[in-house]
Amino acid sequence: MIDFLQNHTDGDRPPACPPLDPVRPSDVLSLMDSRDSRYVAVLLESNSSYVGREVILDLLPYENIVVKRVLNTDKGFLEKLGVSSIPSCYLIYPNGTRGLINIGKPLRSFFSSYLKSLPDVRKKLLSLPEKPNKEENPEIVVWREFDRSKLYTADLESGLHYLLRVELAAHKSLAGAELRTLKDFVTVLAKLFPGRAPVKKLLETLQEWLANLPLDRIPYNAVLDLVNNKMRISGIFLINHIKWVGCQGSRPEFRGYTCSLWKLFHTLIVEAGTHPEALDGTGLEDDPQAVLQTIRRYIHTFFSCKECSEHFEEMAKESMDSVKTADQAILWLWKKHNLVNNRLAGHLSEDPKFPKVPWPTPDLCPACHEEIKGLHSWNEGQVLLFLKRHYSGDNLVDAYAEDPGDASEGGGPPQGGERERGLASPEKPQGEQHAKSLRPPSLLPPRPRLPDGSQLGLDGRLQSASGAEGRREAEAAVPFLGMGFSSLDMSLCVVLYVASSLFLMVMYFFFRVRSKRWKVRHHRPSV
Ligand SMILES: Cc1cc2nc3c(=O)[nH]c(=O)nc-3n(C[C@H](O)[C@H](O)[C@H](O)COP(=O)(O)OP(=O)(O)OC[C@H]3O[C@@H](n4cnc5c(N)ncnc54)[C@H](O)[C@@H]3O)c2cc1C
Repeated sequence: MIDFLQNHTDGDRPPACPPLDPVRPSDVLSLMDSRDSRYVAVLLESNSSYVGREVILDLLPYENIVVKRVLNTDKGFLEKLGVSSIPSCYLIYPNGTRGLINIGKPLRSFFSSYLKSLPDVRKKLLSLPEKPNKEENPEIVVWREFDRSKLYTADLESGLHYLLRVELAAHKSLAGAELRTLKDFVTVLAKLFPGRAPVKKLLETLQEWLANLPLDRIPYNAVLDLVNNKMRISGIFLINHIKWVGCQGSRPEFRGYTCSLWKLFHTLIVEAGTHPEALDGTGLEDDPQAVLQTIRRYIHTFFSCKECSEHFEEMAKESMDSVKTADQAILWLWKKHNLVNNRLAGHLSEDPKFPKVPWPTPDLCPACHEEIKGLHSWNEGQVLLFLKRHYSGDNLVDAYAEDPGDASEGGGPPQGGERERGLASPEKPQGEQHAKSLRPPSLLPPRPRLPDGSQLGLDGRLQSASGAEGRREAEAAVPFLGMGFSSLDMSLCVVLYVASSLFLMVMYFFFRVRSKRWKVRHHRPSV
């Protein structure tokens, strides 16, 4: 294609065809002196190399960056830039700083991926919404520094909090297929969630309670009571507000819950692959598709982004049945996630600070990327190893995670998203935060409040289903008579009361009939 484009004579060149010819070293030197508001990437390469032209074409749909190529004919120039091998990429930043970029392998995919991941480099859009003026938008989002190669406990726990207290709350009561899906999903969580002990204990308690329920319909409030630890079972804790770290967005409407959900799904599927014995005795063992299918049913039944669940269902229908091993299940989810990334690149929901590029990027996993005959290809063996490392419990970092302290009293009703959204005092002292989350339910405000649009990542779409209705549901979940009885406890009391009255009546009639018969037999005149 490059040859074809370059062989065009100037007269009939397509109007949007980018200049692919090399520039002169002197042009680059003058670029260094003149400030450009964009990044300028200069690929230094030999005459026969296509890398520079390929990277120019790769970056063509992106804005805030221009790519140029220079041939390695002027040795003095190469020395001046510090180039010791070619191809190399010299980057001039918008603020004037410059230098050679450091990448794992000098391949087209590595250069392109690096450049696409630069802050503010994003796909061109036909129209961009106006960025809200900071003065009009008083939200101050406190940025938490994090390492992209790590998983954060705070993200997984915030995601679980949102899933259990907000997303599920859209379902007033659960029965039939919905209840079965919830039971299986909670079983998968209880057995495979690699996080902290108090959270695992909460999930295990929820799972045992669901598994032993004699009812075929349960009110959501009963689930909420358990998640809020109304019974004060010791050692149980789940934070009751959102705190994104690796899932932070540069603006409140970006990333957040959906990001944490992806991370949770990858973590569960990797854990199932690396610790298959964890599912023994659950009915989900020995089936390589079991966890994937459970995730699929969760997305189909409960995920509050309906558009997302439809897309996911299409992908599942197409190829989930072809998964035959636990490793294939891990790779299936990875591939489909990349398909979603690809579809959403340049979409309005894309956070410019976290552009959607094929993942893992070359800086995270150089061995995952290869080139075959000049075309990028994945080394799936390496990708699998990487996924197993990245999504393992050992890669979980507790930085920023709330201290469960005395877990017996933790995890009360949600406290709203004030701290996350910086609406109140953005960074309260640690002690104060803990005191708030560890207060016993009786001291908490009487009407629990769910977070308002707590960084859902998909704007209004996620809020639509679970937002208002969910909030109403959760608000209804106040203890009966202020004594800590849940609605399920009360219904069980009524059932027991009726059952014992019936039993007493049956016993009464039984003994009456028996005593009558006895009297008749003893008063009968003997023959
Ligand atoms: C099941 C599902 C379906 C969705 N479908 C849609 C949709 O149809 N339309 C829509 O607008 N939004 C959809 N979303 C939301 C969308 O995928 C993103 O979650 C959202 O745009 C936020 O993106 P993000 O930058 O946080 O990265 P995300 O895509 O959310 O990824 C989160 C993190 O996972 C890691 N990661 C990235 N790619 C991979 C991969 N291939 N394998 C393993 N880990 C990876 C990275 O660390 C990344 O930061 C869906 C979300 C889910 C959970």
